[in-house]
Amino acid sequence: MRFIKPYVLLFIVGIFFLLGYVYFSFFSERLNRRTDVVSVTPWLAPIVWEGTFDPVLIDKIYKPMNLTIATTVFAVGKYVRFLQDFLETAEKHFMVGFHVRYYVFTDRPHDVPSVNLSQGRHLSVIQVPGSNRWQEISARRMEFIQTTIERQIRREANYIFCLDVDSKFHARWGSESLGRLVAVIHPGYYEQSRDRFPYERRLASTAYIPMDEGDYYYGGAIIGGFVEDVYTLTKVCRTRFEEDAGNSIEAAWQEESHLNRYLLDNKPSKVLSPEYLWQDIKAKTKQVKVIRFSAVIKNNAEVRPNV
Ligand SMILES: CC(=O)N[C@H]1[C@@H](OP(=O)(O)OP(=O)(O)OC[C@H]2O[C@@H](n3ccc(=O)[nH]c3=O)[C@H](O)[C@@H]2O)O[C@H](CO)[C@H](O)[C@@H]1O
Ligand SMILES: [Mn+2]
Repeated sequence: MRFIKPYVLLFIVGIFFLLGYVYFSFFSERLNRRTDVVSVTPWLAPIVWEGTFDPVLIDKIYKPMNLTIATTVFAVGKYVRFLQDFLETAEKHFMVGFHVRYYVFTDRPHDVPSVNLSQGRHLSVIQVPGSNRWQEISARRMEFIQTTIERQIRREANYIFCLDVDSKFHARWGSESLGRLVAVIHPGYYEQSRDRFPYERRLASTAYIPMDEGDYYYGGAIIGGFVEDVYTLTKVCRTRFEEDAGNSIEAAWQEESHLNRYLLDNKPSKVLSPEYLWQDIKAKTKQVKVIRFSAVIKNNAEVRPNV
């Protein structure tokens, strides 16, 4: 028998390399590996980025559970103008295929737009007082969410998401975001070191965080999780906000500061990447492959009751 000619051998080896390459690139796609971002916290909670989960597989796990997701959104004063886009885009992208119950909190019930909701999705309007301070409107969300969970949400839903209204959905936000206690990394701080985080730094506030503590800077625009876990969170944050008010102190970023303090002591079981809370004003970065939910550009002086 003759030896194989070197060029034939080279050809065969080449073919093997090529097959190996195709095989690995296929499987790394299947495994949804991301090496450019950290996708787990130091306490082993997932950080949800595009490419770290299989949406079809996750839906197969959650859909048979017949879950209802409560979604609270506050539209007080001129912020009612954001409701239409918020709701219309939520119908396209938010928890599609799940039962969703929107709870719209407003002082202008007559200005709530009527938006066509898909089957299995409901909307109820809850009247709340207006205020001449946006800080109060934003912070009192904790109180109204707490009391509404007590009054009805705990009987009507399994999970809850509490969202800012001045925003739109742009891509899938689905069951991959479900967890016991869910928070989002604020898009302005995911690349910053913690000494830059705008936590409350005054000892006199119950939201105080020392310079050498803190995991992430979480955005106040999204709080999520099991209804009972979010209930405890809102109750604690509300109580501390009111305790501070009694001492004539308001945390740097109102309820967002209290949220950050709470989450330092009660670690979220799932963390959403800034894909879930972007800002239209910010250019997309390399790590953010999909923008799912983003704050619209608004003229604060025009929409808020005070500056
Ligand atoms: C992206 C993000 O993390 N945003 C947070 C940030 O500023 P933002 O600039 O996002 O605050 P904002 O003006 O959107 O107010 C927060 C929310 O309160 C409601 N609202 C506010 C004013 C008003 O007149 N009417 C009304 O309905 C509305 O649902 C709004 O989305 O800091 C706030 C606290 O200081 C909140 O923690 C926000 O969630
Ligand atoms: Mn906002």
